[in-house]
Amino acid sequence: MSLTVTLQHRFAGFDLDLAFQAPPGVTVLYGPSGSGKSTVLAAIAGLMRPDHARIAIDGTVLTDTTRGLSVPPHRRRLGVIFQDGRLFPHLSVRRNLRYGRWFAPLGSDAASEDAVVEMLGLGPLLDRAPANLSGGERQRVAIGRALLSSPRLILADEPLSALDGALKAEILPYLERLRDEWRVPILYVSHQPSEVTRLSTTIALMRNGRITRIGPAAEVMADPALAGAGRDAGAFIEARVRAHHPDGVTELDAGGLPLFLPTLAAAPGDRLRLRIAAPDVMLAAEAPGQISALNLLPGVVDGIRQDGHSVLVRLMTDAGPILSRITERSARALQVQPGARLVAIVKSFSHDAGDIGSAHR
Ligand SMILES: Nc1ncnc2c1ncn2[C@@H]1O[C@H](COP(=O)(O)OP(=O)(O)OP(=O)(O)O)[C@@H](O)[C@H]1O
Repeated sequence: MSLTVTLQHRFAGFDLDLAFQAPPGVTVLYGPSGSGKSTVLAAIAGLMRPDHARIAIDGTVLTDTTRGLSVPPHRRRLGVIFQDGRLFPHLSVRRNLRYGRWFAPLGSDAASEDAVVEMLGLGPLLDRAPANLSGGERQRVAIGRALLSSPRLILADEPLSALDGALKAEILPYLERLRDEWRVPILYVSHQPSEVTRLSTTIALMRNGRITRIGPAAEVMADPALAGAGRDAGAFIEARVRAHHPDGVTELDAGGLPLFLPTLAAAPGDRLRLRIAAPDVMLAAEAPGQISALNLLPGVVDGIRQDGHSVLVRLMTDAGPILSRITERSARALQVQPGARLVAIVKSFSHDAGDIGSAHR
């Protein structure tokens, strides 16, 4: 299932003009405040009338302004998840979930209520009122309601931004299961690098009403030209858990390279995504003999961006591309240039629960 969007719209002082195709999986719309992300979602949901647009999911056209066609929002079969859950306050959790069901076409292969309740752990909450739920529980109900409407596509507008770190970590695995087990395509608005790392299959970068780049998540995140400031710059790699050692270290395999992290709650064989913030990566001309950092990744420089006196270097390793931020002085001393062979020393992987997630299956 894939979504095709061509969209042009002009607000006073703001001009949106873009076209993209979202393949299966999670497509994250990533960009600064005011770049137009919510407007794209509103147009797809049918909540605004764009000046010119064609929006289709596979063969089903939802909007085509050249033909004056606009399917009403409640007949588009889209599941929408907002920041604040937006549950009906007067309905129990069970009735909020069943409300989603109303919009599933008769005879469709809608997800069964039992399966959704089970996946999202909603059993003990079914008779509660939304006012008596935590923020994380409310978001789980909102995800369940969206799923039960048998959506062709889920639109999620910063669904975790109102939650604190612990609640975010509670919801992220459910979104991963949605992506991996239910295989509903998801268009997801976010500006959190850790969320993007965890969830994205494809990233579409937005700026000033345009999509400036769209591509596979690992490629887009590791592009020095696009990286954000400070710890927002960072690539991710995928690795498989090899073993847990008795001295508190988990060994992973990333494209044949061994990595060692403080013990992770994952089983041998599990595939994980690890985000590596660019400031946590040092570069050396050759592998140092004795060093406390356990993770050395040799590679070849294939991208450089200079920002003032700091330099962002992309190193292609067997584990995939990673980014390192070093000083201009170090870059000169190491003669960093495209084609140079260097070794990345990863001081730490982000241990935030938010930064280590399961890889796509
Ligand atoms: N109904 C409207 N009338 C006029 N201007 C609007 C309207 N809706 C949005 N805009 C403008 O369009 C631009 C894009 O807004 P939009 O909400 O899509 O951005 P965003 O990327 O989702 O931002 P944020 O991350 O802050 O939610 C902004 O400049 C906004 O002021």
